[in-house]
Amino acid sequence: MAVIEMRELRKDFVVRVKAGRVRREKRTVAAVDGIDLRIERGEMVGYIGPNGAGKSTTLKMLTGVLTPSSGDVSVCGLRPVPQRTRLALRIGVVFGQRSQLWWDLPLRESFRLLRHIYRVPAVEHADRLRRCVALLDLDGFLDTPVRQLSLGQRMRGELTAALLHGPEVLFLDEPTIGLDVVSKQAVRSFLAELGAAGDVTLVLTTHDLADIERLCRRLVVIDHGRVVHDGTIEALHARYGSRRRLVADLDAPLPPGFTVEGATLVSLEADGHRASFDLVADTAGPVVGRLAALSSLRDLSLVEPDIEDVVARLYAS
Ligand SMILES: Nc1ncnc2c1ncn2[C@@H]1O[C@H](COP(=O)(O)OP(=O)(O)OP(=O)(O)O)[C@@H](O)[C@H]1O
Repeated sequence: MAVIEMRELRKDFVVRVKAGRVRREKRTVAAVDGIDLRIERGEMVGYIGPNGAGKSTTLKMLTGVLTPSSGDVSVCGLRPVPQRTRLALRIGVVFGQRSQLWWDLPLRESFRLLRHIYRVPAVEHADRLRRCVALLDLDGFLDTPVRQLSLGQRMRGELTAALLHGPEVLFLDEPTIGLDVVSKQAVRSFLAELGAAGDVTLVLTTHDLADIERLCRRLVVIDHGRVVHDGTIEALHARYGSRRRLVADLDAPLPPGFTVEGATLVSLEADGHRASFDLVADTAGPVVGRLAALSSLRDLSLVEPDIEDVVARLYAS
């Protein structure tokens, strides 16, 4: 059985909107508009979409915070809202904007309290904590009150807090938002390691697509509450015809009207000395060969297609 299953899942919100100078009328917003998804044990899934697409609303229904308007949802074989307490023992949640740590207590004390709340055996707890401390480099601030931690330090603390009871599924809402480069790297490496071990299922929402590229084999894109793509990043590139780009710096300018099989010239700069091609073929070999025969090559670079561009096109379509 899938660890996470959504069938025709919907969430409508009734909002009041201005309709004239004083009059307000009710309108229904379909925040999640019929989502069908199955996520298997050990998958790492990026759940992305533009602002207001319905990502947080989905996560809230998966974690038992919001009741669906209709449809079915199950996580670890449980129904999130009616079985919320049992579910809490099986999942970990990190929502960037909300903390599960005690503001005035040192990080270490928050972890100790969580052990009691979740009734984790002392040895298990100590083992997991030791691993998190090592991988997330927590040593320097375990005794610092949470209110004094930097955002990056706190996020590393939040991740630890979410994992100490050994959850099967980890839900992360914008885990790297606002973090500096070093903390981002630490969080990503940690999650990658967690994913590689294969026993935790991870669902991640983010606006930082580097998170997804680094961590997720599967990418689910939603827009207006519906799934618009479900597959690998490669499948997304293939669907949108993304091309690798070859940039060549040449000793002599490229002759006018130059064409080559397997590539399309897209720009010519530096008085014809720098040529950029979109690679249509799988390999750059023949194109490079032609260029080398034409003029001596000073430099060459291959630029992989940018996922930001592809996703922007997907959102716009
Ligand atoms: N409590 C609420 N009451 C009314 N409307 C809501 C509520 N929560 C969300 N919405 C609306 O539902 C839609 C989906 O919102 P949601 O927060 O799930 O999007 P999101 O994809 O997480 O966006 P973001 O990337 O901006 O966080 C939006 O139109 C939002 O305004």
